[in-house]
Amino acid sequence: MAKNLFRIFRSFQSFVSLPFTKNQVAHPCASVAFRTTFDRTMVQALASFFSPKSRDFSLPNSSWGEEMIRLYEFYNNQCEGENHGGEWRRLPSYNRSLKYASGGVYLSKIIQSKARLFTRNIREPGAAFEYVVFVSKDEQRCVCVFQSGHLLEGPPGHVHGGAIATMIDTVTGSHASILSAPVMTANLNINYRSPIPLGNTVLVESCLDKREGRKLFISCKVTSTDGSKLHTEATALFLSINVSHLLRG
Ligand SMILES: CCCCCCCC(=O)SCCNC(=O)CCNC(=O)[C@H](O)C(C)(C)COP(=O)(O)OP(=O)(O)OC[C@H]1O[C@@H](n2cnc3c(N)ncnc32)[C@H](O)[C@@H]1OP(=O)(O)O
Repeated sequence: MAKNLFRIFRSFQSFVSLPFTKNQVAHPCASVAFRTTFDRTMVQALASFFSPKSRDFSLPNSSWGEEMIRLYEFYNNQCEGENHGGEWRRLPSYNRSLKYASGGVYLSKIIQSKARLFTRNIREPGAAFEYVVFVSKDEQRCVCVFQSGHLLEGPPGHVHGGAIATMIDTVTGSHASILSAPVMTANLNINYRSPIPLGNTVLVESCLDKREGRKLFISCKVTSTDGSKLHTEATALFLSINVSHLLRG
């Protein structure tokens, strides 16, 4: 049992921004040593609420357009299989980051809140953020195929800048979490170069620029799927944190 729990905790590869109160626990971590009794207790408690049922939102659904499906298949075909090593690995995505962290286990009961991962909280497929993230084998790059839904409108017919920022934070944050979870965004700089038509599928690509101790510098660009149009450029700084940072309230 202890071995299994440790394996689960080691597999924590995701982190997300969620409001935090005394009754809420967000943000798992990857190779976090169990520094405190509280950390150990949390892992044991979380593990006790396993459920086999969970939905991975990064799999195709009926709302995905042709371009979204084409690119999903393009990268998915280059993912690791049982018989071959691939260049990419698809990241599963659940409606709480802890689900992803624990490999899809539903943990909301213990968290005792209705909090949901911001990008996965709309029930209607295709209405908001439809996306799938792939990470390269050497973990230096991530690519996200993102289809924007009608609820993300900012300027008429185009995607809201905050929604674009959310996707950039999500992709770079997922990337940073793979490299060094748990992390938090310390800084995010965004340059909007050309508007994204609502409903379009675009690519959000991140690249690790450098690591300096606890700091991860990641750059990101959003382009049209053929790469001909640059929509957005960003740089982000993530800091790895001790999980206790999230438990202070
Ligand atoms: C699955 C989907 C994934 C989605 C991921 C989403 C991620 C998020 O959105 S996280 C939510 C938004 N972010 C936050 O709320 C973070 C709030 N800020 C904090 O909690 C803290 O300021 C935190 C953790 C970033 C840094 O605090 P702390 O760990 O105490 O670091 P601190 O000691 O102040 O600084 C460490 C180093 O980082 C540097 N640093 C800290 N903040 C910044 C900053 N904003 N800009 C530049 N440098 C910074 C410091 O200068 C210091 O540098 P050095 O070591 O060279 O002197």
